[in-house]
Amino acid sequence: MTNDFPAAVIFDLDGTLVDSAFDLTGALNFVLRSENRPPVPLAAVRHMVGRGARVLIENGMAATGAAATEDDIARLLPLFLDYYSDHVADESILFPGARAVLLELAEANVRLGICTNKPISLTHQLLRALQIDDLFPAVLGGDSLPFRKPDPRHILETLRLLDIPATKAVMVGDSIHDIEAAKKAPMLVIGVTFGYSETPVADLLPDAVIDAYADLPAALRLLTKDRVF
Ligand SMILES: O=C(O)COP(=O)(O)O
Ligand SMILES: [Mg+2]
Repeated sequence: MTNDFPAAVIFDLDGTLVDSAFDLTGALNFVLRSENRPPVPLAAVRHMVGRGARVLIENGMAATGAAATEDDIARLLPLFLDYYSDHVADESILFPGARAVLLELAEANVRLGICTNKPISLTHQLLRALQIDDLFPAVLGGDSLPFRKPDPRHILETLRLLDIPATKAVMVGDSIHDIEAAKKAPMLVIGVTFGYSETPVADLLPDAVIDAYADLPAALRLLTKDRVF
């Protein structure tokens, strides 16, 4: 079937498809409380998301006192994962319009993948809770491989599972790690402005920027129209 979309679109998860900051904040603050640390506000946690659970805890500890030691991480990471696993979709929702666009792309036979630094078991749990797990034939988490974003191989391996080359695919993400990884792949990348990046996403120089999911189909078409897919 011919269409004017790329053959595959790879999505980041936290801050791109799913607004998960509230539940991540709850889990981080649960862990900080266990260490007698003060809580970190949601606005600050948003900018700590994107490098996986371990880095989130490291950032949360650094923001509330002494930096975490390896022993701290060994103790706190399982605590975080356990708590978050019980609350992974309490308040987490798809960003507005995401479901409709995913269905439109799937309907057009675009192959869809998830490449996230979130641990893979939590990723599957969240995708199931949001009832979008069936839409993604390829899902790789932050602990699926020995490397992760911003390492481009994380995205390239996701594409390999879809059997689509990077030249025929577009990455969609909210953070510097997504954009860096895509550029190194190299492949086209769209930045979303509604995610968790501290730096305005346009300053990270993605190939296109969208403010809402309603704009994604047009952005994909525009980016790919000069390429032979
Ligand atoms: O930091 C995380 O846990 C995951 O972040 P990502 O889905 O934006 O890669
Ligand atoms: Mg993200």
